[in-house]
Amino acid sequence: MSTTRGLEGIVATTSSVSSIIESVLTYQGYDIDDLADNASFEEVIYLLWNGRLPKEDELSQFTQELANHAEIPKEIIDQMKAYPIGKVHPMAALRTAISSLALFDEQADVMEEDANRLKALKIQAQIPTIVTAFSRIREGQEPVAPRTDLGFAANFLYMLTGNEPDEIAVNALDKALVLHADHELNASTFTARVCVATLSDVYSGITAAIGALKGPLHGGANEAVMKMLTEIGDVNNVEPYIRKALDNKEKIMGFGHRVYKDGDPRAKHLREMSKRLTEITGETKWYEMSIKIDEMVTGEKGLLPNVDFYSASVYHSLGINHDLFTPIFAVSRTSGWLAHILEQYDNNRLIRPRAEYVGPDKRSYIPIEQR
Ligand SMILES: CC(=O)SCCNC(=O)CCNC(=O)[C@H](O)C(C)(C)COP(=O)(O)OP(=O)(O)OC[C@H]1O[C@@H](n2cnc3c(N)ncnc32)[C@H](O)[C@@H]1OP(=O)(O)O
Ligand SMILES: O=C([O-])CC(=O)C(=O)O
Repeated sequence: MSTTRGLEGIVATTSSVSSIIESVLTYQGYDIDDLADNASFEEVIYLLWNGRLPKEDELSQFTQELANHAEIPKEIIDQMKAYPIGKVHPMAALRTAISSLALFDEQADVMEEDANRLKALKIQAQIPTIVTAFSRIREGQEPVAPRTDLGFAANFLYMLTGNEPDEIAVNALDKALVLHADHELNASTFTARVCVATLSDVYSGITAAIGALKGPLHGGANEAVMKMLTEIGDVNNVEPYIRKALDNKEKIMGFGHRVYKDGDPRAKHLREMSKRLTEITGETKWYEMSIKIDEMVTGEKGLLPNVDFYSASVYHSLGINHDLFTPIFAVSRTSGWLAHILEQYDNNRLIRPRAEYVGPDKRSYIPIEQR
């Protein structure tokens, strides 16, 4: 038996949801550059779940259905109020709340396609409500109920702040959601597929995926990037900070990628957004620091920024708390996880690889008094 550490380069399934071929990312055949410039997040969800772009009436119906399903059971809000506020990371809260949602869905274990599609719609609709409700609860505020007359990104920002957001913020968040929606067989999507390939339910798949996304080598990197930017604090501190980190062989968060070696096609969109948004807020230092870090890490290590690097200064510029960055990633990636879960059910086989044994040779049990 031979092993490949971290399954690098192993093709573990077929999928028509998204592809990365020669560093070009497509969702169902549409280039991410094209979608980032033209599509709304609702359109992208529809595309990922149906394999084609919606017509006008289909999109408005789908957008309305999402808005109509956005309320979460009161019991989930009450549960979140009982979480140990101050000690709980919002990703942990989200993981628990999504798992709890299953308890209030009588169809949770019904494995028919229509029931699974309805669960997908409900989970996608409710995940922003959970993230924003928890954010408010921990700040001692009441959650803001979703509105049925706002689009997905606008509703998120409205529920977060209680105020109707401006168009610039809505468009920026919408674009970030489009850019994060799916990414072939990344760690959290693989986790979701492994989970549901046992014929476990959709909620279990999403709960497992949230757990995988939380780690700093994956979705958790966007918060870690902001921590680094905050520690650096000023563009003049970039050089000594990064030099020390590189000399100590520390990982610079937001750089490197398992698949892209010539750069992540999503990063340029986020870099541009970071530039524009920091100009609007007047806090250009976040962009300037990011650019300087990028130049140093790329120049010295040949490592390029991934999706998490510039998204940090984008979300910060939108006034979002730093520990909500990864939950926002989850809000978007749920669309991709759900597409992969539905695809897995459609042509399922248990996912069960092998391990090469490297433990002790065969030995005999020694009674406890003789050890
Ligand atoms: C949405 C996403 O998940 S995008 C990725 C988000 N994660 C991050 O930004 C965290 C920082 N980056 C990393 O840890 C890695 O680049 C990963 C996990 C993304 C990809 O990892 P892998 O393909 O497994 O590369 P691996 O971790 O084996 O690194 C290979 C070499 O490059 C180095 N390296 C990789 N990334 C970085 C980095 N960000 N900073 C410094 N060195 C790095 C490693 O130290 C290693 O060096 P070595 O061979 O001298 O030991
Ligand atoms: O594909 C990966 O390994 C990580 C990534 O960029 C993503 O999930 O968006």
